[in-house]
Amino acid sequence: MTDRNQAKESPEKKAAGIYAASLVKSGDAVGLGTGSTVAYTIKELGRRVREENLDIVGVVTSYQSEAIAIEAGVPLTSLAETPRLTLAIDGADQFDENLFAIKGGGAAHTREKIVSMSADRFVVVSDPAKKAKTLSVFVPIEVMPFGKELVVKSLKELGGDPVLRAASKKDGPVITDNGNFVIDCAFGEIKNPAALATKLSQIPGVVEHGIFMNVDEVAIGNADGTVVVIKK
Ligand SMILES: O=C(CO)[C@H](O)[C@H](O)COP(=O)(O)O
Repeated sequence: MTDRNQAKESPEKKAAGIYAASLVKSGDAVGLGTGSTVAYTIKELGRRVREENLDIVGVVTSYQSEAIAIEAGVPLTSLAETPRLTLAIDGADQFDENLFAIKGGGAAHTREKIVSMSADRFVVVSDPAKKAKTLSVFVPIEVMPFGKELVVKSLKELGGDPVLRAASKKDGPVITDNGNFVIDCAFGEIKNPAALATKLSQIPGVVEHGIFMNVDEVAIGNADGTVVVIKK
């Protein structure tokens, strides 16, 4: 079957994704994030499993990553079976100099946060465009449909500009893998991501927001195949 959902090839994302796969060793339990960058990691891990007898298990964060991992031949497990992961690898929508990150462009940030917080080490894979002095992209917020109105009101009171994310190939809102809505909320420049994260978590109906404060390192791929690693 032709995959019409295939993302455009990106040499920067590929360099970062393949580099991150080289960090994985036999015996590791690896959290596998979601998105076009970490897709390169998952495929490379599959190659290493097949060609280098790499002995690993992965925990996926979305149906999309599950499909890629199965196709690539990466053995999968669950957090129920393997609650502690050696390493988690994932993409991001933006990150700053303190390695605070915003994630959830693929609406998978709730599972991504659970999986990355279950790991001893969290590596973000990125292209250079995601690096920012101050976080400023919209913050994806997964919301229980029942609580949408209260969440929208509360986000406006925090100075945000919330928009319910619409699906691109379906009428109506995006429904996450957990059966919820996503609200994308612009806050302009986020001077204090930790304070905003606390306020967002306190709103009833918010399942999880996309501000991540647990990134240990970011691998930034370049078009020439080189990778720059920034560590906390
Ligand atoms: O947070 C995410 C999914 O929820 C992705 O990791 C993020 O959107 C980056 O995606 P990509 O690697 O395709 O640029």
